Amino acid sequence: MASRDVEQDERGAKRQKRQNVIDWDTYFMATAFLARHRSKDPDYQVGACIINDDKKIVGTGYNGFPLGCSDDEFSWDKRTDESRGKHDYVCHAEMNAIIFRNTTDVKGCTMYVTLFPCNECAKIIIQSGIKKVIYFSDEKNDKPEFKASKPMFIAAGVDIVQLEPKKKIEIVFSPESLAKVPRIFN
Ligand SMILES: O=c1ccn([C@H]2C[C@H](O)[C@@H](COP(=O)(O)O)O2)c(=O)[nH]1
Ligand SMILES: [Zn+2]
Repeated sequence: MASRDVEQDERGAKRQKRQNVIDWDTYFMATAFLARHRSKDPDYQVGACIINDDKKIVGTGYNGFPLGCSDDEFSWDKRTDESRGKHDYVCHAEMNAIIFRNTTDVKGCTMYVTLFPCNECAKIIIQSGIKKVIYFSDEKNDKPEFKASKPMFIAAGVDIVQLEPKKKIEIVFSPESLAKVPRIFN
């Protein structure tokens, strides 16, 4: 065992530190996955997380209606032949993460997003100066509004990488765990 794997507790006893911590990519993608739990879209939820060069989170977002546009007034109806339904109103996760950033700008940052961005988001990502997009799924890539994203990202020099998940992430957070937060043993 390497000496750097051993830490001392307050009493001086040597304890082996946890080895199996999640890597940064998993951590930030999991943050994007958590953000999507805030979405009220009944059909599809997207989450995004932006980080800077220091690996600090500078913005998160999920798909939802604009500020002041209540879900009680505006409908989450799907697109029909007559109407674009929710698509007239919904702000995409990527846009919300960029607009609600907690820094002056997101130049040079990386965005983690649960779904490969649509063409409208691709445009906003490019204009914001984000330099890398790490996405989880590209399950909607056969839809027309997703086809232009890749060529635009390539032309603009934005790296696009699909995350290769290393392990299943489950977060235990329940009323039962109030009394004792479950320890992570692996
Ligand atoms: O880049 C994207 C693309 C889509 N979204 C949001 C917009 C909608 O709320 C859902 C997709 O709904 P469907 O009924 O599956 O079309 O996802 C996004 O946030 N970012
Ligand atoms: Zn979009």
